[in-house]
Amino acid sequence: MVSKYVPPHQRNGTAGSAPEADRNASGRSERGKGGGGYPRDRDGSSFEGKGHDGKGGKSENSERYGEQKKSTVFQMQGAGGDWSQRFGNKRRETHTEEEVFGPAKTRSTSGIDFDKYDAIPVQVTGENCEDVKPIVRFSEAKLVDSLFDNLRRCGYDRPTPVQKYSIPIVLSGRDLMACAQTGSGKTCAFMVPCLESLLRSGPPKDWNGGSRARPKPMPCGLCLAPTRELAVQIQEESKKFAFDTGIRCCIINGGTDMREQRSELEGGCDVLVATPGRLTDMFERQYLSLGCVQFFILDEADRMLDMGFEPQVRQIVKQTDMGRWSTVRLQSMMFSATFAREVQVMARDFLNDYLFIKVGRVGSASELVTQKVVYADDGPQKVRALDKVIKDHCPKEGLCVVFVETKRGADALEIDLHQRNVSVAAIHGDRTQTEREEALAAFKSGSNPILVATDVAARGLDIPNVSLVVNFDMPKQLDDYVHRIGRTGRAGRKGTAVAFVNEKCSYLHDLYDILVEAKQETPLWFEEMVRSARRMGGGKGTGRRAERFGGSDIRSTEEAGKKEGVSSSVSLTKGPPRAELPVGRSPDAFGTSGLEDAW
Ligand SMILES: Nc1ncnc2c1ncn2[C@@H]1O[C@H](COP(=O)(O)OP(=O)(O)OP(=O)(O)O)[C@@H](O)[C@H]1O
Repeated sequence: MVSKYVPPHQRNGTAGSAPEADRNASGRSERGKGGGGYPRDRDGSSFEGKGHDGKGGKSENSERYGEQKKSTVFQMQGAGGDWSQRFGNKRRETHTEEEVFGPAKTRSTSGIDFDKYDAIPVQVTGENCEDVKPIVRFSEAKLVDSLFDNLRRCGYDRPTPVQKYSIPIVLSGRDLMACAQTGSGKTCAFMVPCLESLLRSGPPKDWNGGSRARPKPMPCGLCLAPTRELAVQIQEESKKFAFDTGIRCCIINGGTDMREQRSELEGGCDVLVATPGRLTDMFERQYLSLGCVQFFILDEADRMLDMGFEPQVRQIVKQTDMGRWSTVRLQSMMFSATFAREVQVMARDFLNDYLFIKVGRVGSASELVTQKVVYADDGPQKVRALDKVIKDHCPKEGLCVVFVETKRGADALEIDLHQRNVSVAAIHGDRTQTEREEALAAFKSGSNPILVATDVAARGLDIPNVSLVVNFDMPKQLDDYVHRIGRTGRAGRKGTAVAFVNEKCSYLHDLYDILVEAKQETPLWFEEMVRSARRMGGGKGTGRRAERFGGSDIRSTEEAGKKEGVSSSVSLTKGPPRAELPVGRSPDAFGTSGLEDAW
């Protein structure tokens, strides 16, 4: 249903912040009530015993579950066979092709300039990286027919650069950290090889170890996403790739009824997409087991680790039964468009002997996005400026996302625009999940073509018709700027991003670098503002941009530093030359400690 505008003060505003909402929406009181679904007791106890101790180390479950069950489960894994035959009866696809993929005419790839994509430089680093043989066509990956057909149904004729590398890397069994520009097809890059491996190996046999009790949901693939909306999107994409394969993709995310999600899982869950809070919650209630997980994916991994989810991710990795019963090694993957150095350091705890791929200039903006800067003082005139920018840069059928810094700011701007008769919806962390979903639906359908959003919508959301992104308030960090503007110019399409800047922006110099790198025009007033910020000691290039963005595999840098056996690295495509130094810039701003290229 498309949302109807209701001013914030008339809303009941019951939702809390995201993690709170995650908990409240389902209510802990549900615990132990029974009411259908998987019986907690199979043999007098729950499937995993009395549950996970939450303290780290070996959990009580694993001790109790012990060798007896373990041996049964070990026999299950990788037994080959047909996923759709798992429960005796053939599991039929419950949705039609059109329901899953949308009308055929909307699936065309026209507009994607693959030749331009092919020129994007890619670098692979890590042990034996020279063994990586990228695919040029999907057919080279020898995907099972059903998966291959689904790519065709999606309208994917050729793999994007990140897909060319990640598909063979994951299929070869390696862990992976992948940095690729926004909108470059990372979802397919991690989900397709994961599904392919599962399809090749077949479902775990004898799912419930011969017991007559219904088994606890035990996904073989787990993907974590930082926001509920992104999780929904990943699950929707995954369902397309897994269409008619017998593999079932489910979602558990905050703000949604936990009972419904639980019964959904109990209908069979082979690949699970989850937000970290809801997953830990449901795991602690023993609604599912992660013991069979063979693939662990962190999408927008830097966001997840950087923005406070680290303890939850650690808990999921170290303190659950993840992968414990799998006969194959747990394979882990991390994907993002930006990877700060400190996040890479943290990430190493979750990866094993991983390959690192970077596509294009990591952490830089796609050249498909035309970036503009507009000078704007904070104050009422900013809304007038926004009005003008929308009129000038948003085509008739196009959609526009306006990013603001605070939830209150989002509410205020929504009211302001509404009073100017602009059809607008807003999305932020204090809105209920229903309101968030309605706002997105109204935006996607075009009935509210302007979406005012906080950073809750900055990452991962893939809405094809977004032709304009306005940074009404500049984000605090430059990587958020990159992700925000990546909501347009996706999958080869063009878009415009307008930034409202003034002297208060703390990274003017780095912003300037981004514009120059992406071959964008920089107005004279902006160059002067950058220079004067530099003179005043503010807004200057930190020289750490590459570090913040993880412009390179930190292992290579460390090894090079030690000057002993630098980890191997291959540049597989040649990149364009570096940007010229602009007049008035000191060389060190672009020096070795500054921007790093991806090649
Ligand atoms: N090989 C392909 N051919 C055509 N379209 C593709 C291909 N791969 C992905 N796409 C499309 O490109 C769009 C962007 O993909 P996706 O959302 O996975 O990008 P992303 O890299 O994860 O972006 P972000 O960094 O913003 O999360 C989607 O609409 C997807 O359907």
